[in-house]
Amino acid sequence: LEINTMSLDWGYTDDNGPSTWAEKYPLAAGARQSPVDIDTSKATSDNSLVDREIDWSYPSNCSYRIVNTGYGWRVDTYGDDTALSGGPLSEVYKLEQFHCHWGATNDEGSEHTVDGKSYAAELHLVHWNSEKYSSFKEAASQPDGLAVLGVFMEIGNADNAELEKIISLIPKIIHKGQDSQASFDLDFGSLLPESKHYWTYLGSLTTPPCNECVIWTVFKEPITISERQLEVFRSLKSVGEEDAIEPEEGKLVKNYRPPLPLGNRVLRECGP
Ligand SMILES: CCCCCCc1ccc(S(N)(=O)=O)cc1
Ligand SMILES: [Zn+2]
Repeated sequence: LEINTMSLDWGYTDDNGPSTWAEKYPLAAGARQSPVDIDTSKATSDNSLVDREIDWSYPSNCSYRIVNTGYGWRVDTYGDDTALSGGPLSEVYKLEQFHCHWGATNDEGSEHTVDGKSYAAELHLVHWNSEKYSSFKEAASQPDGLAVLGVFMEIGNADNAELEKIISLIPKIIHKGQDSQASFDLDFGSLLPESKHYWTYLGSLTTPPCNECVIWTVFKEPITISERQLEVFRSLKSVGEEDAIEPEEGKLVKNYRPPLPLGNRVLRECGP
């Protein structure tokens, strides 16, 4: 007897959201979870990060694949000539993918918060330690396996031109499982804020399986996105094309995990 329950294994609704994840994904109840509220009064600016700025090099023209994961959009990069180093990192990390988290309204949506303040969305650039490990999957099971850059997004009047290249593909991946191949010249530099000032701490994946394998670096300065662009994110569906549901049902209006306790972890900052 096959029960075709359309409901996702985990998600962001009341019956499968963050407060239920630990039932099926025990790591979600760990002491090194992400996101966290960044209490700026707790941030220490010791000399360990002084003039160790974060360095990245991303290709300007590359082929990408954008996919609807059922939890949002994700751009898979073929991270051959990408590199992230410096800051809190002891090795060189390669870019694996990037994606975004958002909320149903503009006063929520980011995963990390700053002194309790949420931003409208948060971009995550996910890298893995290719110096020490032989695959992303292997790295995702190691305490220093992944390095994720978090970029806050706030609502601005103008469209974000770089994001527009991604947003223009979203109508092709409205349903879970759909993907679109595109080779566009993405200037990652403009997906990142001008200031390289950041906070850093040891944390986890913010979605199941919630592995505690991430060295987090969250930039202090947000980038901007327009309301229209954010609405396009919210038009994504968490169900497949074959799941016959009402047109307005299954929309991914929010996909962020609220903050978890920092506990006795150290929060470091670089730059004012
Ligand atoms: C063993 C396979 C692990 C797949 C992990 C996929 C994943 C990557 C990044 C993030 S996030 N939101 O912390 O950047 C969440 C999940
Ligand atoms: Zn994420």
